[in-house]
Amino acid sequence: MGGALHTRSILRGTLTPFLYPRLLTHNAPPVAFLIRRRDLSSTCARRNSDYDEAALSSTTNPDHPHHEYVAAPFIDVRPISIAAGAGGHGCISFHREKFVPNGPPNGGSGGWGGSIYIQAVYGETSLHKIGRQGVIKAGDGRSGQGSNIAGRKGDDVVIRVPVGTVVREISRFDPNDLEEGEDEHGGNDKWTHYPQTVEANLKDDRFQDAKYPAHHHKAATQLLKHTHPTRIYLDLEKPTPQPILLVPGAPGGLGNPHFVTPTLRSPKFATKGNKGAKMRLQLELKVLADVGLVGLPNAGKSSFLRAVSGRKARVGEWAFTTLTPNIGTIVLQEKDLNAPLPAVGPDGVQMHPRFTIADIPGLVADAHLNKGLGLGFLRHIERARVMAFVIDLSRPDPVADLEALWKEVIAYENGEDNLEGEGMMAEMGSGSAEELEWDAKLSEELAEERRLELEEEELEREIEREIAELEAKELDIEGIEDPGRELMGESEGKPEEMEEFVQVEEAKVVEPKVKEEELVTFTGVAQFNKPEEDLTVAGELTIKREKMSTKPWFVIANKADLEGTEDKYWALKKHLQEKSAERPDGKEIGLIPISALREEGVDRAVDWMKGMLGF
Ligand SMILES: Nc1nc2c(ncn2[C@@H]2O[C@H](COP(=O)(O)OP(=O)(O)OP(=O)(O)O)[C@@H](O)[C@H]2O)c(=O)[nH]1
Ligand SMILES: [Mg+2]
Repeated sequence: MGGALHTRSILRGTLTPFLYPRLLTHNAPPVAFLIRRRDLSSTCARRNSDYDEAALSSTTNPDHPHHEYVAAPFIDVRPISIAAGAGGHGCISFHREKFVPNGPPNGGSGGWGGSIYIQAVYGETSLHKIGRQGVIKAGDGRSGQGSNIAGRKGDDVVIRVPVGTVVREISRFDPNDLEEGEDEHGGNDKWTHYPQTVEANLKDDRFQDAKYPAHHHKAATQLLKHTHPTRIYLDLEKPTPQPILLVPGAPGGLGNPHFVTPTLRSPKFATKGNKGAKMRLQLELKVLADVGLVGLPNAGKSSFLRAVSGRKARVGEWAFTTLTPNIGTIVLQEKDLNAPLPAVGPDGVQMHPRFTIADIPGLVADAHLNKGLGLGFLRHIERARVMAFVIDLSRPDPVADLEALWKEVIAYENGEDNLEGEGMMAEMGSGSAEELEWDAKLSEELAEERRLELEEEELEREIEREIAELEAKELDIEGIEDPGRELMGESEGKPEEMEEFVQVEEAKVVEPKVKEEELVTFTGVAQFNKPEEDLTVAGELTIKREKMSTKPWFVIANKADLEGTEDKYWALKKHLQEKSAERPDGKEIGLIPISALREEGVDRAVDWMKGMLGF
């Protein structure tokens, strides 16, 4: 016989002070779970459990709070910046062979920059890995080469996030969407010239008449607008079989053969590759659970989850044992269901209906004033279909505890979850200290990246200058139609403008606490290296909010095994009956006494959940 079952049957023998017998007496007020007429010994989840007595005892030792479970840091809100790869430049080169002085142009086109995708997968459990990468940038395309060799495409990036992640776009900056006039010549900064020909080219009508291939260079911008015409809002509730495109890589420049005309057989110019679009996103991991456990620290939420699911949630005698949410899964068996099990799934596996329970860190009174761990974790309950309040009957006043918890839930619902009154935006990260710090880091990183780029460009230019000088000494460049040397990439020109991320400066909730949604407006500045070119950007963001106070809820009264808890149970019962009477439908609020420690009554709590979820 399995250890768990054995322990269980022994525990069943030692009845708790009031848990079973008194509930059946005549003068007791009607008790919620009796209405359900369940076989008290039925169990729907424990049989799957790989309950381990040794693990429990080792983790209840306060001297070793972190003995068994060293969890990965759980990060559930994460602002990130993503940047698509830049396109490589078109190459200016000419075919060269002995005795063929005027070879045709053969400069290859630059490769496309890499794109950034997102994919929700099972297996990932937190967003912390994404944060480690800081700014996520796809690879740049390589410049084209002579002999019509196209530049290599930049590497794509797929950001893998856990199922349950919500992706919100905060801002986007597409450098290729800001410019005008590119349908014509497009401005000289879009072109790259053969060494020492820039002056000649600028005077040459054939260069000035050359049409900038806007359809090609705008392709990524159009794709982005087509894919995400409005601000991205992805609710990745299910795994995504295919990665979803966030920003496409920028097009590469076209090589000089593209600009051959009847009057210009040897164009000494090509187009530059485009810069990649950038985007600022907010990733938020909402744990998807059907039932959320809400309780004060030490109420026994984790113990309950342990008792009903195989999940080895950490249990401790100290407050805030649970620092990150735990999710337990209850797999329902045929005998737990009124209906037969659904047919065998497409993969030939029998799908058992199941539901999940989220155990979150404890809430304390005034959590909305930043006490305890704050209210942030309630976002995991926000999506739960049912709220189960876990109340510790051994505390002096369980009724007051329940009311304190409700007060916090309402405070969260009203967006009062921080002292500064920043409400929702603080949660989104904008404007918070962490965000500002992050912004500073981002600017630093971008500046450093840019510095390295400039250094590299300067080096390239130096090499080109040296080569050109050498050539000029030997040959009269002016007179030679085909210098016969393959050069790639840009060779002339001033350092390019440095564009920076759009910084959100101000964001405020316009329609606070409206039923389902909140409208947030924001303004920010897209900074360039010339302050006069800074752009002010503004936009709107709709945030969906679910009302928590309208969710179905019930109460689990824990630690009923302890002496002196019975009176408090009845006081709670009475309180809930009064509350039920105030309801429009008068429906009774469930109250289930349990002992999570002894695993008594826990199956009825699960049964109650099942009923509320409609199984
Ligand atoms: N006597 C008794 N003790 C219990 C019972 N359930 C839990 N405990 C004890 O209460 C303490 C807290 O239990 P946890 O399950 O860690 O409580 P929690 O609500 O998850 O606490 P936080 O994670 O800190 O919010 C532990 O020492 C448990 O052994 C119970 O039914 N009876
Ligand atoms: Mg806990």
